[in-house]
Amino acid sequence: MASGAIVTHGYFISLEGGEGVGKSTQIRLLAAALEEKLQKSVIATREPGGCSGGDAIRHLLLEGDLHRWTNATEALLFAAARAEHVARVIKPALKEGKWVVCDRFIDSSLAYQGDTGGLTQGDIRCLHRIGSQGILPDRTFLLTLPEGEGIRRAQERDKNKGNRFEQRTIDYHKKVNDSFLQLAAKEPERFRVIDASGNPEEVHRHLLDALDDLLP
Ligand SMILES: Nc1ncnc2c1ncn2[C@@H]1O[C@H](COP(=O)(O)OP(=O)(O)OP(=O)(O)O)[C@@H](O)[C@H]1O
Ligand SMILES: Cc1cn([C@H]2C[C@H](O)[C@@H](COP(=O)(O)O)O2)c(=O)[nH]c1=O
Repeated sequence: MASGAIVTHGYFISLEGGEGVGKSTQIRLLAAALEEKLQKSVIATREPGGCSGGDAIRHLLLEGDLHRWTNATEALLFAAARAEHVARVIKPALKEGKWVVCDRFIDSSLAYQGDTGGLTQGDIRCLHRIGSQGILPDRTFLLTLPEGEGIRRAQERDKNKGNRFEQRTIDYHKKVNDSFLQLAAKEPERFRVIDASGNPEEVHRHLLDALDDLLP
């Protein structure tokens, strides 16, 4: 590389957590704050979705009867949506030196279809290796709330007409939350657990503090 060349590389950040913990709200605040700090555009995206193929699969996954798909089919559909998203949006953006902030990624599959749905972590990671070359975020924020608070907020937001996942039992959501905490404990170098019970601005400040080491 020519001497004096300025290297600007982007980071891949994911936000995880159960239903209604404030991920979408925080993605918006974080992307705006990063654009201001970095003085360049930031890709704010979500899973499932983020590109036309991913959005088409999102409709299949979130709409319709509660028992529309088996857990294995769901795992395959999430992995397929992720493969499209990684190939068409995430990797190209990182290659261009952009930051990517993503609402949910592989850890959601590990928690929902893996630990809670019954597939092994190895099964989910295998699908991720095939579909998305096993790419992992540089930093993952796990947003946490007291038990039941997130789903209560989501139901209020959606007037009790939530997607196929929101309609599942309290016990299901508790297992998902426990799984996220276990995933974070196993990978402390990638995860930061963020208390999401303050107001949106307070939670946003916690996120920025926990990103300080990656910022220029
Ligand atoms: N810090 C907060 N305090 C109180 N309410 C909040 C806070 N952050 C977000 N909300 C509200 O809670 C609801 C859920 O927030 P949001 O949609 O950001 O969560 P989410 O994690 O993206 O949800 P989902 O997992 O269902 O996509 C929204 O109505 C939002 O306005
Ligand atoms: C990526 C991913 C998501 N899910 C579930 C979790 C949520 O209930 C929905 C997505 O809805 P949101 O309002 O956009 O959060 O899908 C999952 O089970 N597995 C996954 O990999």
